[in-house]
Amino acid sequence: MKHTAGPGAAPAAELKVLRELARGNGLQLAAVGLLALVSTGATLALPLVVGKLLGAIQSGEGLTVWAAVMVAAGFGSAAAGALASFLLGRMGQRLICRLRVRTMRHSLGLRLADARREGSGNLVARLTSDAARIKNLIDIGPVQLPMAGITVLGTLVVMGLLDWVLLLITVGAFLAAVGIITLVVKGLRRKYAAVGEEVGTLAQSFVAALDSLTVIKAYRAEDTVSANLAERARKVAKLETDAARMESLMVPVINLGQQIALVAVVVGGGARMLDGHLLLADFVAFLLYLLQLTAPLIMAASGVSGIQLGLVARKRFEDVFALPAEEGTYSPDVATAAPRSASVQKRAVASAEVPAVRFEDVVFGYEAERPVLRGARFTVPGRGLTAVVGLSGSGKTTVLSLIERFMEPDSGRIEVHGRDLSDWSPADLRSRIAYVDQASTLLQESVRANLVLGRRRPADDTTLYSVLDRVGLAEDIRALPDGLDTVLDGATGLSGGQRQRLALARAVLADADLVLLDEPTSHLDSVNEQRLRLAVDRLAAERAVVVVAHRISTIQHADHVIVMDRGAVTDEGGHAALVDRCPAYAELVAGQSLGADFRAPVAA
Ligand SMILES: Nc1ncnc2c1ncn2[C@@H]1O[C@H](COP(=O)(O)OP(=O)(O)OP(=O)(O)O)[C@@H](O)[C@H]1O
Repeated sequence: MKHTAGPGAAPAAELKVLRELARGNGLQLAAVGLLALVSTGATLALPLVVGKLLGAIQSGEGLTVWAAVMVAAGFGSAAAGALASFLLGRMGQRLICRLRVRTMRHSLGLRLADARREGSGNLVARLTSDAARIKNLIDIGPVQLPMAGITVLGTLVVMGLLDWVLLLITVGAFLAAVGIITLVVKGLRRKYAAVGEEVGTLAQSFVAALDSLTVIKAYRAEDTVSANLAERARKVAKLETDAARMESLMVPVINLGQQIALVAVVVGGGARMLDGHLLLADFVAFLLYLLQLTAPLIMAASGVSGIQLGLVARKRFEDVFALPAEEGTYSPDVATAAPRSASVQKRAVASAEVPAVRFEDVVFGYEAERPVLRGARFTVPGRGLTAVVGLSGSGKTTVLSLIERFMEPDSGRIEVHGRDLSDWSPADLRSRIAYVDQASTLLQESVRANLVLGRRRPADDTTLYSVLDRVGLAEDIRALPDGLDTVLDGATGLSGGQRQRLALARAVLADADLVLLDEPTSHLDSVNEQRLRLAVDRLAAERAVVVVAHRISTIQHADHVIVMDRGAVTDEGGHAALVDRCPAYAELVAGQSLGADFRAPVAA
């Protein structure tokens, strides 16, 4: 597959629900099976006991024993069934919890392109509607359905023992019903698969709308967006209605089968009693069994359709698990995951002599046939500040993403610290890089958690505030209700400039060999910009810093400049030299300099 970082050690995609259920619960599952058997046996015995009771009444024998057996069978069946159902429900909840944890963990380890293609809402739907359907599978699959099957079979056997002719009449009457139900179940599977996909798409669209809520409100687009979402919801409803129409056939078809069987059995049974082939007590027992047959038949039919729903959900989980996780980002068990050695031990500092990054004729496109980088070639020195400049859409952010190995180039070669990119595992590579993305993304966690993200060694408050001070944010954070422990959620936010400074502070604290900054000063006033420039200078003195820059002040300040134009690198070198020899650069800089002397480098 294209644009991938090598496949990681993802566990098997296949989801064996029963095996998962039994994992660590073998004894409990056996107990559930036993209880269900007891419950089914007692249910099966009940009509026979009633028959015996009738016989005892007819012959004038004592009723006490059979009445006691009847009560014991009735209560025993109910109690055993309830206990089995509770134990199974508890195991099911534990399995769903494991499945949710695995899905979240696997989703976070996915390659960026796969995660985006799948969509956050669609992934979230796995934890909600799909998980509920798996629960269905657990409730029905291991016990309810087999027990319903055993009850039906057992009932038929006892009915056969009572009178095989009446049994043939009963089976004949039900055959047509079973045929219709088989067709319905097949159709339902297809409908449920379509419903699963559409619910995922609906969730995805809703999450995307909520992410864009500010813009939706600013442009008073609530109604338009709601109408689009409503359209999707109606599509889901239509598919669900189609499925419900098919499902609604099941119970009436079985009831009809039972009615036909009842009439046929009453007529046939009456004739056989007159012939002397059948006793009244056996006839009554047979009729009770016939009436009792409907419930397990309905349970089996609706169980099979519930299983179809669960199997569709299982396939949707398997589809996620089949997407390979990035190498080194996936530990199957969170609790036993070892810390990554690259992050824990102090590494050898990258050499100043070796280029931090080298691109050789790199070609890359997000989609086939639409290259975004067209043979990009440049070098980032091992130390100092390198600015990447170019018009909007020329591929600057894409270059940073390729260095981070979020995607793989289609052709060409990328080296980081002298090693081919494909020789780095994504986890090791990223432990050497600090990245501030264009949106200065922060997690909905505390300021502290945002600062120490990915850092394995602890950092005390003094260290954190000194880093915040370097980016001019210490006072702002002290002023927050809980200081470093203030959670940046919907209730407490930061301004655009504060977010940028916090994201930069995180990069400073990471103590990485290579720092990638995507327009870090776009939201800053001149005082904070100057402050940030000093912080970046301190970083660049000991490592390579690559900054995607639009501001002339940042560009003039850089030790090395890479000029990009429509996916290619036009030139690279020092600012002054480029102004003299690269017309595209001179034009770019002149356009931004607003009358300043753009030839002169800016003093620190
Ligand atoms: N996730 C994506 N999927 C498809 N195309 C993309 C994606 N991200 C960027 N592109 C395309 O790649 C090209 C380069 O985008 P990139 O973000 O690298 O440009 P840039 O130079 O950083 O632009 P800007 O200065 O506006 O941030 C653009 O034409 C853009 O449409």
